[in-house]
Amino acid sequence: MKLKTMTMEWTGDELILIDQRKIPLQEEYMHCKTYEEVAYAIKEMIVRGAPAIGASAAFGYVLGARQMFDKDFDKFIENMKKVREVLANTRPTAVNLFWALDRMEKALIGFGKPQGLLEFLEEEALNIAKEDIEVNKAIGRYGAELLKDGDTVLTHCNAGALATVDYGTALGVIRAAVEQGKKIKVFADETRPYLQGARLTAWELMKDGIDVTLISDNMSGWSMKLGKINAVIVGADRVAANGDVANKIGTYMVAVLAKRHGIPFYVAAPTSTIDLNTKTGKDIPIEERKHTEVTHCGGKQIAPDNVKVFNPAFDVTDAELVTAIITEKGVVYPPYEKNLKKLFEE
Ligand SMILES: CSC[C@@H](O)[C@@H](O)C(=O)COP(=O)(O)O
Repeated sequence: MKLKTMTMEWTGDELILIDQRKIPLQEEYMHCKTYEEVAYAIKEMIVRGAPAIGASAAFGYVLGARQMFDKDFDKFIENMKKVREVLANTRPTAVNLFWALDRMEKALIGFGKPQGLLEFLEEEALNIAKEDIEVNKAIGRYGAELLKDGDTVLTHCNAGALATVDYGTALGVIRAAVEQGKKIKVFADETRPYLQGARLTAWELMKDGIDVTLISDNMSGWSMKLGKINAVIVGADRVAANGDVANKIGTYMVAVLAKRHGIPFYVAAPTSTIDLNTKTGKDIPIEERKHTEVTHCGGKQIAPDNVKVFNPAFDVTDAELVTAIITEKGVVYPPYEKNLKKLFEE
């Protein structure tokens, strides 16, 4: 049972991840043979992006099950708690990580016996990965309806094939519109400090022959004022029950600017990113990352030694700034509290 995309490959024995820290200058791969290695890859952002993190964790869970297998089912369940904990303690904001681990744990417990369980868990991880691709294509189909021929879309961070198993969420919408024959241009902001926009989005779109222009983060407002942007589409790491959206740091700033210029601000996200157990954005844990991400750029120090640093990896965009949330089940408009709930009831 195998799967191979640009972002990840499951060979049946190992998870191979393209090292996203090295793109676009090098294409290197990490071969993960243990759950600890998968946890390391997530923490160090060798793999990143909410759905890609979730699918990787599911394969990590399979590797962990093989490492920790015990014929005594109760003992095995106990061993797997450790595996879950290590994988869960990697990145706190993207809810897809916990969603995927919950789904794997449910599969494990529901199976009820050790015979055949390892194969069943592998199948479940593959289902998670394959479904992600289908889900992104559905998001793309719904989202493409919101774009007109000739539109220029601003995107932030990388919510593309690299952030998912394949195709992407925000970039999936752009891909689908282009596949429909619409001429769509993309402005990608660089997304300091980790530069997902400059390094990953620009690389990925150029590979696909999609027209992309790179701007630095502080150019988005001016680009809007000049009338160069028709819509903003971003991904999400967690959408709270009230429609508040956690996404890459800087998303909030772009949303405020879009509002100021009357430009629609869309969030493209699978239902696995919507967390009805998190009431509002205030309840979303925001990861803080190491200071060197801010004091250094491309490995070079750009700030004085010992300067104080604040480095939140995500921010929360208030629901009132979000024009619509594009999911695989359709486009959701405000009031989000009611309409997101409805999405899960259908
Ligand atoms: C489809 S990916 C959506 C989000 O995960 C993406 O926009 C993002 O914020 C990624 O953050 P990262 O820190 O690179 O994992």
